[in-house]
Amino acid sequence: MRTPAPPAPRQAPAHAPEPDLAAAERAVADLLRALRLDTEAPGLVGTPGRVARAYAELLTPQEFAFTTFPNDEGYDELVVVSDIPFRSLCEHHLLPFVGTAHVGYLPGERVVGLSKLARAVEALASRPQVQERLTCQVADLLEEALAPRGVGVVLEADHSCMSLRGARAVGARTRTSALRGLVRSDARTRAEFFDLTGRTR
Ligand SMILES: Nc1nc2c(ncn2[C@@H]2O[C@H](COP(=O)(O)OP(=O)(O)OP(=O)(O)O)[C@@H](O)[C@H]2O)c(=O)[nH]1
Ligand SMILES: [Zn+2]
Repeated sequence: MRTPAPPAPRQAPAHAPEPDLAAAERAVADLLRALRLDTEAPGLVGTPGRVARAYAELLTPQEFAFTTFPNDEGYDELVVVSDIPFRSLCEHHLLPFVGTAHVGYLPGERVVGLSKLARAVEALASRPQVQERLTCQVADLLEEALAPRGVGVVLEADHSCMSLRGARAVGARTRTSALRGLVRSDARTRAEFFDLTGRTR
């Protein structure tokens, strides 16, 4: 059964307020001093400003239109974009986790511009995250904006908070998935999704 078409196009995700770079720079300088680093040393003079701008860039999602089109061809097989590179910051340590996303859906009344799947991952990754939530949020966005018959999202990432410090589990890879609709409930569609992502599950 076909689901009703949602309004389109749609802005995603919600716009965040501008970062206060001057305040962030002062705070980074305080942090460096608290860690007993010499903020007057020649190499560190510009560092608080750079760190502030770098975190602002990593934590500011780019707005975009999640442009959808009527599925005039009645295309009813999976659409999968795999190996979308992404970077995010783990909300516990604000250290990067970096990996690839595989995003697919089974169209209903509408299809989406392919680049929007990559933009959705990028935008939702540009906030403090845990991998599980990021995976679910990408699936939620597709469900909400497209009303598809199924959605599949797989993320694979290396968490630097686990590899560069702490457990120092270098090379450990975390895989998460969010499956919805027929991609979850229909064995053939589910197997085909994992086949198209190059993963077995
Ligand atoms: N589930 C989940 N955990 C994450 C993610 N990113 C980081 N973490 C974990 O968050 C946890 C925070 O644990 P805490 O014990 O509060 O922090 P910690 O003392 O720095 O822990 P260690 O990393 O074990 O040294 C760690 O186990 C991290 O590996 C994520 O995306 N998902
Ligand atoms: Zn972490």
